[in-house]
Amino acid sequence: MKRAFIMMLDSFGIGSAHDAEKFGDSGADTLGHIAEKCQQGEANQGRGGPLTLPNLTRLGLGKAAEGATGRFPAGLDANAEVTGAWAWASEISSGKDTPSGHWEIAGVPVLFDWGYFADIENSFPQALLDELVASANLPGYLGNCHSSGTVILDKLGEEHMRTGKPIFYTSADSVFQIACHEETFGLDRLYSLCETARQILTDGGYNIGRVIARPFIGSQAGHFERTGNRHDLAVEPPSPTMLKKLVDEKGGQVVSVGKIADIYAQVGITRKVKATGLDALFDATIAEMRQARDQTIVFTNFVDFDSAYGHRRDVAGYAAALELFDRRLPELIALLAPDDMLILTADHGCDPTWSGTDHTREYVPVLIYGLNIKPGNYGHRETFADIGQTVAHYFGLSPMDYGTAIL
Ligand SMILES: O=P(O)(O)O[C@H]1O[C@H](CO)[C@@H](O)[C@H]1O
Ligand SMILES: [Mn+2]
Ligand SMILES: [Mn+2]
Repeated sequence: MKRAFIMMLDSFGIGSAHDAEKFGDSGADTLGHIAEKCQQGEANQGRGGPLTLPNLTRLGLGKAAEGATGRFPAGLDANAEVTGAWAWASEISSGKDTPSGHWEIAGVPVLFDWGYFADIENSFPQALLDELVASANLPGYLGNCHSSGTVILDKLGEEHMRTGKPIFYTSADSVFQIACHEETFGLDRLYSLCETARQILTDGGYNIGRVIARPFIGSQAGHFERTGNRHDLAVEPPSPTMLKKLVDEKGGQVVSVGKIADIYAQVGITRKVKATGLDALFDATIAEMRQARDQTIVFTNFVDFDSAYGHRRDVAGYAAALELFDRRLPELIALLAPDDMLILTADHGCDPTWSGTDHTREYVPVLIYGLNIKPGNYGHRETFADIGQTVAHYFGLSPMDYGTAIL
């Protein structure tokens, strides 16, 4: 029986990549800096002491980070016996965004440049705004700038509720984001506005990776909360991913847990399960693993690392989330049949000690575990696509155009 379980720890980078300079990220290190802050007693809110990740360390996380940076992360046990295969990978995609990272991992790097809204203020072209206002019959819009998604709610949430004007914002990513109140504006109306925006951006050749619906609740500044009803409208990957090949070539199953299906624009996904929060994502993953048959991939995106802690520059929150993940990891390992493959990786970094609120260009960990997989150091991988090639090889699929199989 062949099954692969892929756990995407969204934004869990392990050290600044060789090309980080180009992104202004030279020196960024999501894991390393979290570990340092914990060691120095500067991440004690809701948790305490050195970073404690015994199960990830046994899978080779510390060794992978050491390979990437030359330093073993503070607090992790450098002498622990490692039972997994470990490696660290560079990204060849031109961007450090979520779709690029995910697609590259599935064997399809993004070698073209996305379109970006580079201006910090008045970010969106007037023609685009006018077309959207007219098509969706809006009373106007707010925002039209770069912002953190939580900061902009404090700034404009009340005005949005009063006027019914949606909040448009972007970031260093190739995104058009729309924040609207779930109750006063309405969730379905927000989704349909996003569909309209997606259509206009695609037809207009703007080359924008994602339109993201950012629904929120609450009644006043300081108390707004984004909900789990976020929805990403991505464009389709430019060629077949290993997910799609498993479905097309083997009649296999690909189960998306969390936002995976959205990131691949539903292509190569046979079933999707939504869940909000790390524990719920874990529970859903376990339920899917229990019922997974032969020729199945269960692929989970743990978005909270990125959206709740990385972008929020919340070191203690990120550390606590990692520790929660680590505590629950044995539940996944216990479900593995002899030929199964468990892969833990990330799509980019988001160092919570870094300036700004954007992603950071980093190496990602590649931790592969299975009862029949030889533990050890599989070294530096030149592209995340080595994961896609490894999975393609494992299932006996036609080879991917990029990447070298690790096992
Ligand atoms: O600040 P929030 O809304 O979480 O935004 C983050 O999430 C978006 C998608 O990854 C990017 O724009 C990023 O900056
Ligand atoms: Mn991401
Ligand atoms: Mn992000």
